[in-house]
Amino acid sequence: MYKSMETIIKKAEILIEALPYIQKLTGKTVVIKYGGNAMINDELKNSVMEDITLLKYIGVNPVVVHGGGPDINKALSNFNIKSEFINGLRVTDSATMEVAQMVLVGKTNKEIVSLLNQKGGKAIGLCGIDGNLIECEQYTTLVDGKETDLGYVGKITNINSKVLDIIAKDEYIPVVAPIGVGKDGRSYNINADTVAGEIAAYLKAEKLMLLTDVEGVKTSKDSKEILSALTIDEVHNLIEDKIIQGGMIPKVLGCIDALEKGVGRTHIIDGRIPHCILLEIFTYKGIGTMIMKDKVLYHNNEKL
Ligand SMILES: Nc1ncnc2c1ncn2[C@@H]1O[C@H](COP(=O)(O)OP(=O)(O)O)[C@@H](O)[C@H]1O
Ligand SMILES: CC(=O)N[C@@H](CCC(=O)OP(=O)(O)O)C(=O)O
Repeated sequence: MYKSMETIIKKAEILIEALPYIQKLTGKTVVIKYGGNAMINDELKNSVMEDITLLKYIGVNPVVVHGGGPDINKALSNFNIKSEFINGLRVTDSATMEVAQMVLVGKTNKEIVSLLNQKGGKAIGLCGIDGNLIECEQYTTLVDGKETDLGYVGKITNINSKVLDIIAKDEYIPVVAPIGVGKDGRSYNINADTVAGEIAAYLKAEKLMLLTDVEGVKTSKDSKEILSALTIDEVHNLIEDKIIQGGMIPKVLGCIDALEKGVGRTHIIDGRIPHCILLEIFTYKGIGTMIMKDKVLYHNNEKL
């Protein structure tokens, strides 16, 4: 009897702590990027899908953007195609593009849609070609001081977000694969963090959450110390000092892009923690790294 009272009180405490956050997010859009490295096993995948479905039930509008890098690597190796990355972005020739689209749109997207539907959600899978959702041109970057393209890697020029907005505000959960479409109708491969940041910006989302396979941004790639709050300037310094590297670069840049275009809060969280989405949103301290425009609110313990 005493034990069950204790459990009830604990649950009530959790609910009371969560209430202001539930109120703040009702009717608002939250963009959740589910990274390939966080899709570790069925149990964790199920817990992510449960969190997303629960958000929908309580009146939040989740929009899911997924990755699938490890699945693409596996498929490429089956075709004897080597994977090569520059600054966290996959060098994408036409054969690689074909495999990436096949995996992201045909496999990963449909798996997530089906899992959400099993949890009671009504998910709709899309990629950037559908309704010209993600328009792009060829991406170029400086390599050894020379402007270089990475093949069919796209730079987003526009998001036709109307379709997402309509779906997300209705009873459905949009699930987006990170493939863009060029003016010539060709497909382009785009990093999923970048897509999530831009979609959050175009939808004027309240929150952007990037789920990955580390606890957050750390003081070095191999350290255990997480930086729980970072400003835009601090992130730029960490990139310059090579503390933020590889796959973490498009994540933090996606967050900065979203913040600069009006998204309220951005978070990089550990997708290996069961119910990481609910833990971040509905607890006072949250988890992972929050990137924000300035630190004032955080120091006032004002997570909202
Ligand atoms: N400062 C840093 N803090 C944490 N992780 C970092 C840092 N710098 C680089 N990384 C790397 O970034 C990786 C996350 O990016 P990535 O592998 O592309 O994940 P995802 O598949 O979830 O998009 C981490 O596993 C880690 O190896
Ligand atoms: C250009 C580029 O790098 N595209 C990524 C798209 C998938 C992705 O971003 O997946 P994760 O989030 O799991 O890393 C790729 O080909 O791997």
